[in-house]
Amino acid sequence: PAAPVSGNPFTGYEIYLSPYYAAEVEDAASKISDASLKAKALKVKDIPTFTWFDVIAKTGDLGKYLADASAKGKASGKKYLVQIVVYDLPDRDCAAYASNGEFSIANGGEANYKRYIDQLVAEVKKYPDVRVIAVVEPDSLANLVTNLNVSKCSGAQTAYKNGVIYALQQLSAVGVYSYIDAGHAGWLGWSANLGPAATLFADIYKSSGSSAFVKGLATNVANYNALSASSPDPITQGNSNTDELKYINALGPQLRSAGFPATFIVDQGRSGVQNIRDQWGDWCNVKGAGFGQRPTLNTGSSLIDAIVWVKPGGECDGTSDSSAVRYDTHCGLNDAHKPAPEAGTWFQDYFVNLVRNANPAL
Ligand SMILES: O=[N+]([O-])c1ccc(O[C@@H]2O[C@H](CO)[C@@H](O[C@@H]3O[C@H](CO)[C@@H](O[C@@H]4O[C@H](CO)[C@@H](O)[C@H](O)[C@H]4O)[C@H](O)[C@H]3O)[C@H](O)[C@H]2O)cc1
Ligand SMILES: [Mg+2]
Repeated sequence: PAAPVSGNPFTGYEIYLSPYYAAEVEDAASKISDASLKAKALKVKDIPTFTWFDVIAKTGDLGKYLADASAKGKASGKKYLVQIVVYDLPDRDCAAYASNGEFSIANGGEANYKRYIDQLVAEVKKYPDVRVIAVVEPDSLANLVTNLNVSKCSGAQTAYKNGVIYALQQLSAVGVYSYIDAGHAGWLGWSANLGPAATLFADIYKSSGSSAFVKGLATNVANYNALSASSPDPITQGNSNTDELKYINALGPQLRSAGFPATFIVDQGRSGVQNIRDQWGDWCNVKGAGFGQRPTLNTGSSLIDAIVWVKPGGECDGTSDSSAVRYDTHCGLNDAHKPAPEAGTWFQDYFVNLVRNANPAL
């Protein structure tokens, strides 16, 4: 593939709109009777989000999106990029229950994961004219920083590290630009966690070959933090990194001095409203959230390549049905919107509220 760009991989590219999410939004809007709310909802169709490849069965869809983006590029003379989330590690979401995945380490999960990566890579190879940007394995390495006391996480440590390294190597070999997931300010931003996080991310970067296609880290994926808060949310008490910009400004230099010249992308898809959580560890379907800052390259920071929407607003974080196999108590908390369907499935009432509470307004 072409040599990696040294600068911002988003520059000069049109971001492909996921037909999967557009269809979800179209269907959601059709169920909204209030005319002005419906009109606002339909605007979300035109906002680029990341497409989550959360099961191996979806890897074929990547080829469809790339073919479509390639055709649009040829027809328009524009260069297109497709935004994906790689999200299928064995024993996935090891410290929680809501997003447990299809592969288990005990049942050949590490080999299955390699097959999953190989299938994504095979699709990318077919369309060298389309740029691909990947967020790699939300929550995985962050769990290795703070949750090795959870037996499922300590048991998954080797599989997570080897899996992420394999993913980075294979994706870089076909020219995919990767941003490794780095949790958020309320997870790894605490002073006790920051150093160990920087060490782990730098180690993984170097172990995977320090490819220039591995651009850096993605923060606040599927979370609600402000990029830059006008005043600290009370839940941040005790953590000087009260927003994502502070977290990034603290983490970036530590990574650079550890040999990882990382830049960042920041999820703002559900960050429009602050002061909505009882505590910072509350992550599931938080009530009162709104669509946040629109995706842009005008980030205000030389460390931040792009503000992005990674978690597609409206797709659920986890079921509130306490009898469900994947029920996580965080989805039953006072600040969690209930009743909620299974993780990844459409949560209509939540989507309508994201539209209502959008800041900036839709
Ligand atoms: O006062 N002090 O000095 C002090 C010092 C340290 C303290 O400890 C810190 O407390 C933090 C919470 O405040 C913890 O952060 C939470 O960790 C959870 C995982 O364990 C994350 O959950 C994930 O969230 C993802 C979406 O983001 C979901 O996709 C995923 O399914 C889900 O599992 C929460 O976001 C994240 O906010 C830290 O671990 C913990 O170390 C606390 C106080
Ligand atoms: Mg999740």
